[in-house]
Amino acid sequence: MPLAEIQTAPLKEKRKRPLVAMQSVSKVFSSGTVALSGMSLTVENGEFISLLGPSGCGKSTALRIIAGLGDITSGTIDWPSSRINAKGLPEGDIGFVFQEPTLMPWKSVFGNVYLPLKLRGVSKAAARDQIMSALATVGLRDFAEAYPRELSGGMKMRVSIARALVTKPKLLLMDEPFAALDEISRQKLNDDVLLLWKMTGITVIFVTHSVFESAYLSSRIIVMKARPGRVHADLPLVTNRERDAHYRTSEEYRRACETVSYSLIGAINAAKED
Ligand SMILES: Nc1ncnc2c1ncn2[C@@H]1O[C@H](COP(=O)(O)OP(=O)(O)OP(=O)(O)O)[C@@H](O)[C@H]1O
Repeated sequence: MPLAEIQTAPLKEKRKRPLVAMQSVSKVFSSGTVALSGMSLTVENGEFISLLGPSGCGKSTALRIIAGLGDITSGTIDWPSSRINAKGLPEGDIGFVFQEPTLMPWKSVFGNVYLPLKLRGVSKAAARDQIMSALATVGLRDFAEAYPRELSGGMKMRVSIARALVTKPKLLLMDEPFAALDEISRQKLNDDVLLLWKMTGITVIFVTHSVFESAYLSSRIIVMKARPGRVHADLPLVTNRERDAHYRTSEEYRRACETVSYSLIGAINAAKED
């Protein structure tokens, strides 16, 4: 059954103006590599979107472009529901979580999470409540004074997420954040990110290679095709069921994984035929 047929919640009714709209975006690197061509994607406020696709299809490039970390060669990116700052980005900030936690080893957890506020000139004293609140959101309130070397891989990634959240962004971009973690830590962090999404109403765009991860987390999955990168399929996945351990073993989840998996195979085959 297509994912569209198992939609149940009227999520779209809540949404008015999109958060971000990419129209026919292309990105050609100076090396000549065409990373994206004619990529269009509209993201509504409050969505949890996964970008899924084979290696090299332009997922990270698309994410970095949305974050304002790279120019586009052609096309447009608009933020219809936001005021735009001098950098052409929406006010209210964007949080970015990379595949590696990228923590400063010489700084405590508190010091690492403080960094984005420090860069904005906020004093440590004034930032304290915001930092502790971000740490509480990822379950690390009691580890503020610890150093990265004392933390597990999953905990380091939580610090990285807290650092991305400390400025209270309306958009959280995550680039394969859990790919390097063991399966148990990954599942736990999946649940934590889902809880965070529900609690805060933040919009999330999540890059992953994993069909299973995308089908578990997302309200919509964008399957991308390579050479050049663009949208191959747009799969809404809305369910009234709690995404939890029971969901992972449910028939609904199995069907979702199957549909996404077929779509991914289609994207890979389509790229071969181009
Ligand atoms: N800075 C760069 N300069 C030149 N080419 C680049 C650069 N960054 C990425 N590319 C190329 O652009 C294409 C898309 O890369 P990108 O990293 O966005 O893909 P991806 O889908 O995120 O891949 P992966 O899943 O392996 O991380 C690839 O061919 C890559 O080699």
